[in-house]
Amino acid sequence: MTAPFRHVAVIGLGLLGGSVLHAVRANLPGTATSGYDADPVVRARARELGLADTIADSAAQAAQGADLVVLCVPVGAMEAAARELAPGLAPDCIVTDVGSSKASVARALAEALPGACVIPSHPVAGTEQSGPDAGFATLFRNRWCIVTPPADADAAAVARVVSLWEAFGAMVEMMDAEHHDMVLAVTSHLPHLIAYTIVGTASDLEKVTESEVIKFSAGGFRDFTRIAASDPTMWRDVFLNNRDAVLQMLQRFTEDLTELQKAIRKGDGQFLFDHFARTRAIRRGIIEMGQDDARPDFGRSDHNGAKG
Ligand SMILES: NC(=O)C1=CN([C@@H]2O[C@H](COP(=O)(O)OP(=O)(O)OC[C@H]3O[C@@H](n4cnc5c(N)ncnc54)[C@H](O)[C@@H]3O)[C@@H](O)[C@H]2O)C=CC1
Ligand SMILES: O=C(O)C(=O)Cc1ccc(O)cc1
Repeated sequence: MTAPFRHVAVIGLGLLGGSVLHAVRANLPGTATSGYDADPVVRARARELGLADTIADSAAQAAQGADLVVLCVPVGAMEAAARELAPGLAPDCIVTDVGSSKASVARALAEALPGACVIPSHPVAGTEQSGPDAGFATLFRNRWCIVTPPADADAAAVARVVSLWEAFGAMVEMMDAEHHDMVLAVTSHLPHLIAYTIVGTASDLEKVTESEVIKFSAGGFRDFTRIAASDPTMWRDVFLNNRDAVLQMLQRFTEDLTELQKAIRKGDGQFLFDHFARTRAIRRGIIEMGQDDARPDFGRSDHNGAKG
């Protein structure tokens, strides 16, 4: 396979930016890389780790000579990062991003980079870790990557972005940004919000029950604490940027929770049983589709143990 790009520049050198750079090295030998992060401590660490061929001291410098720029910053920082790199952007360079929400990012990038070829992406792959040490080459393997091209996108540019993610081992699906935001609100954003809530609630209760919450924390609670350890800046930005879809899904969730609450109060065992049987079937369906990332070998045979 011929490499889809000659030179990939990555802005934001945390979990996602580091993983993109590792994946380029592992899967696209001969492709040049450059990187930039707004945090000088992260830049210094990226140099120590040798994350890219060059770690630049400005976004514009990192973008110079690149035919692909991948923005890997929190969604609330996409616009500022794009404005900073703009002076270094070659006219034929394609810009993509990895942001967890898409409609507001697409608008921000179109505004910051008028006339540029912007093809947004969202690799649905990550961990609760962050920072330049957290990335690994196999993060995207056997994972979905959702590409959300604007309606008038250049087909050849879309195909090149798709082949980048496929070279990293991802499975690509295309949809519009609004649909993406609705789907991810329920499959990813709401679960994170619930984890943040339950861990906060349990911690408040701990003040009453002393150390019992930790002592008796069974599997379920432990799983929530992993998710609730995710990066606060990143998730603050996701909720502020996908506000409408999250609020819509949260409304629906609250209604369904109230139904379960009512069934418990009324002693309606049949309602509870039927509901739990339905959700068990959903989980089993996920496993049959081969998307069970609880399996220890799932798509990450050689990573550095970032995900617990
Ligand atoms: N963490 C995860 O599991 C996943 C995250 N994403 C998305 O990937 C993006 C990055 O997330 P992570 O890599 O996890 O975060 P991270 O916190 O590990 O890395 C983000 C980096 O961006 C840098 N940064 C912030 N503003 C900047 C700016 N204006 N210019 C240059 N650098 C800047 C920060 O200093 C930081 O080093 C976010 O948009 C997030 O929604 C997507 C899929 C999974
Ligand atoms: O660690 C987990 O369980 C995740 O859910 C990772 C993740 C976080 C954000 C995304 O946009 C995609 C994947």
